Amino acid sequence: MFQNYSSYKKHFSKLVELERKEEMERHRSEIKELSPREREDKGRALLNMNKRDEGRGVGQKYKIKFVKNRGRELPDNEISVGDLVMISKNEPLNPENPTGTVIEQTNHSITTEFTSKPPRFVFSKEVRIDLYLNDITYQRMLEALKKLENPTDKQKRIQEKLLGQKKPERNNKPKIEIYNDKLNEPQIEAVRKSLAASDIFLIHGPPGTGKTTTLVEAIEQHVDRGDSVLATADSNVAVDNLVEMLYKRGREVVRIGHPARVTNRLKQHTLDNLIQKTKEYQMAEKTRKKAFKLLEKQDRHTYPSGRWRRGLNNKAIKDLADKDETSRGIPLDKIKSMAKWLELQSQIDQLFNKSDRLEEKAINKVLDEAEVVCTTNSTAGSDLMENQKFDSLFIDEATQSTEPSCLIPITKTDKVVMAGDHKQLPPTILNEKAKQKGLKKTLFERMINNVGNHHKTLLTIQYRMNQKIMSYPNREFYKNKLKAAPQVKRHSLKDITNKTDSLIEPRQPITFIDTEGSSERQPEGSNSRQNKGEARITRKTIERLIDMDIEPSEIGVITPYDAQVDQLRQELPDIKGLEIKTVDGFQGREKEVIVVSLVRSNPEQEIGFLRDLRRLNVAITRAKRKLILIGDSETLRTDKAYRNLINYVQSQGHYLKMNPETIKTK
Ligand SMILES: Nc1ncnc2c1ncn2[C@@H]1O[C@H](COP(=O)(O)OP(=O)(O)OP(=O)(O)O)[C@@H](O)[C@H]1O
Repeated sequence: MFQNYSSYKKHFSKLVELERKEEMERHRSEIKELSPREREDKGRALLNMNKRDEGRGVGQKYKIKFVKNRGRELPDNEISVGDLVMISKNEPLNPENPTGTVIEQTNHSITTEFTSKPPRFVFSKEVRIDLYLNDITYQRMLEALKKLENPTDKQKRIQEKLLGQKKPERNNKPKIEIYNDKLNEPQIEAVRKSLAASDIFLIHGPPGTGKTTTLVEAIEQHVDRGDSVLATADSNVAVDNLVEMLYKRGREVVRIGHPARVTNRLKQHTLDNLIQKTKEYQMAEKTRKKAFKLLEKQDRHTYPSGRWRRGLNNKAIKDLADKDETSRGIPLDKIKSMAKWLELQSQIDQLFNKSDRLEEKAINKVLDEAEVVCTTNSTAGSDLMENQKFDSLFIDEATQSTEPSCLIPITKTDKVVMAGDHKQLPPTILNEKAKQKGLKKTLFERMINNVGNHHKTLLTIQYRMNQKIMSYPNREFYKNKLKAAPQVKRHSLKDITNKTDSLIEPRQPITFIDTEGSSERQPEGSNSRQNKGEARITRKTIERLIDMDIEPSEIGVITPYDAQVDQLRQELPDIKGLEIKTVDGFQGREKEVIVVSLVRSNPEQEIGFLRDLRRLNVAITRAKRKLILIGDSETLRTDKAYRNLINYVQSQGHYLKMNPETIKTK
């Protein structure tokens, strides 16, 4: 593993830097490829921005506030505080363009800080601001790596476990009363073991086994034994899901994060919303208003610029005004006016300081009263959370977060419970080298083989798939340990439609349509693949499903390749509610029917990144009642896992051949 923390830190810092550079590069190439308007529509550029204000910020850095013409609202965008942006005029790819960090953002303005004075054009009209890098998360990962270098006693304990220097520790399993009476045996076992664990616990939850349900029970039990609890995930969607489940269980939850990134329904739980109800915050607002009034008043007095103060310091100005005297030829009324300006300034400073303190109090009050604080891993590293510490941390979808991302919340605690499934897709890593050197291997995956049985539980009962859909992934990925819950074991399309169809065979949970005479192609300038014949067969299949009265919103079309997503969307343009996505886009979701277009079909029998079987696992475990696979068995059979899959459908399911040239679609 790692010799010491210093080598651990060096290893991961390097990988984070590689990934950071790659993201920057990708932004550059997107700027090259998209028109300015297209990039603005994607939320990664702001066009026609004008300087509104300028000044100096912390450390005398240059600060510029930009707004749209006539103060129009900024369009929706992905740019946020902490990100690196590039400012340009007509030449967005000029290497000389200055970059700055966003330090403030409102609906109407964006304020950026530059370490050196930016070129003149930045101060002119109609400049363009491009997101250059979502930098803040990388910075927080690097900070977390640094923090653990000088750990507190508590952090030291978890650090040793991360390095594999010491085995995880535990107490006896407590006797507890489980709140959610639906929980099954392995879920209850996971909750009890998680309570006994002192530092690390892993909940391994294959598809549909109730990872989040179990994690929520574990959170509730930790809260009720008096722990302060932080719950995180990498994505906002996953955090929102936790917030919703905890709220439904009657828990006091605070969701920290930019309200724009939180689902509308859950905005009431955001910190921004909750602090507004506190007395302290209302007083802070009043105090701020007073300060703004004084700022207006101050405008009517003379600012003590060099021209008027003529070398006098603030105290000298005030002393002269008190004595009704002047000096250095400054008119007396100017002396008095400057003194007034200075007096107001000190009152204004005091008021702003007071409102800041009050706001901080309001925040601490809300956080202290919360039973569970929920944020993304990245936001756990925000300034707001700087001084917050928690007895235990729960990370959902932990196999979707890189190790440095998990470290951000880990620095705030000495116990972490993670839920995930390393047999499904890992986080997306952009940089090939970072991927190969280990950024793709999650902390969960690294730990699961190194901790003993007391520190992990496999959830074995799944509530999604008909057992025939479950059977293949069960054998291939989960050592046959999964069982289908009785309520789903035999469910099929037959239960939701009275119609029959020879292509769909509603009684059969799994179908393989073997394509004949369709082949893949690689679109020009792309690494992706598409297969027109499979798209036609998919269309035919969907038409038949709809004829059987299956709601399009209950059908998902999945394919591993982006280019095939485009092809399928062209083929099936106007079916409302039908979702067509890549495998990666469907992780964590489910539908009654899933149609998978496997795409690869070539004389070389090359299957490319289909070989990552975690992708296959995710694709085939999204279906509840019916899984329809479309592929070229000749190409796919070269790989053992696909060969087993096809053999399985041939012997246990519904297998047929189809030539896309000969089929008719509507
Ligand atoms: N013990 C149980 N009894 C009945 N239903 C359950 C049980 N546990 C979980 N479920 C149901 O199973 C479904 C999946 O649960 P949950 O979202 O917690 O799973 P997950 O493992 O996080 O899902 P995914 O595999 O999609 O990530 C939900 O509809 C949930 O209500």
